[in-house]
Amino acid sequence: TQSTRPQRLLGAVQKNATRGQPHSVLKAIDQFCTHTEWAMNVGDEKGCILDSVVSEVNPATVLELGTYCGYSTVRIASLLPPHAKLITLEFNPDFAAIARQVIAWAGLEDKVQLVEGASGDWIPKMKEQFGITTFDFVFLDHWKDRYLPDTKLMEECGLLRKGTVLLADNVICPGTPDYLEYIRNSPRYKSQYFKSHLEYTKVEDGLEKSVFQG
Ligand SMILES: Cc1ncnc2c1ncn2[C@@H]1O[C@H](/C=C/CNC(=O)c2cc(-c3ccc(F)cc3)cc(O)c2O)C[C@H]1O
Ligand SMILES: [Mg+2]
Repeated sequence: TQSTRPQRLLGAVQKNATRGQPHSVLKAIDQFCTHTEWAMNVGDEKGCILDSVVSEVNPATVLELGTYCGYSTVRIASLLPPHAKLITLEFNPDFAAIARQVIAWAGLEDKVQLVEGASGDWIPKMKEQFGITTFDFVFLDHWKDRYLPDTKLMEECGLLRKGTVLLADNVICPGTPDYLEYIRNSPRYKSQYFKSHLEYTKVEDGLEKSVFQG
């Protein structure tokens, strides 16, 4: 039977990366996606911007929307302080199964809680299920038409506090026009666009960093 792209990506990690070394996992995925098969990971160019924002925030609580194969999960978790928690939501069970193995190969399973399910269902349950009061940092990288509704849902559920940083992937390609329009015009956010390129290509893309004003 045919393997899937995430299965082939996991194979490249298991073949080329060293267990317990997150950096080698990221390198193996980026090489696979550059030389063998494109995949929708945030990639190394936008990944460096992600790294700098995560390091600046130094978050104790992180929410990631859209795990996929776990590339950005590994990237973020590898920068977190010892007792920080990263909750990542993924509703495709096949992707979740691959991501768990990628995260484990990197040795970061203690920092990461991968929750299988839809963001719209789980965001309202964050407080009761995981004892979260607010998130310090949110990485949006799931279906692009879910960025806006989920941001509004996080506001309504009181999961954002003064200073919470939202970082959104793909605001140019594939694009998230309704999210950008809202976040850039809302007095409740201070936004900044980081110009970059679509992973593994020369196509323009970028990240939008938005700080919740409370
Ligand atoms: C609502 C919800 N809840 C939980 N998980 C959710 C969810 N919506 C999607 N997910 C999960 O996140 C992942 C989805 C991510 C969506 N990302 C994309 O569609 C995406 C697409 C491209 C892209 C750009 C140019 C091209 F020509 C082709 C593709 C690039 C990217 O960086 C992307 O993130 C996997 C999915 O199961
Ligand atoms: Mg993306």
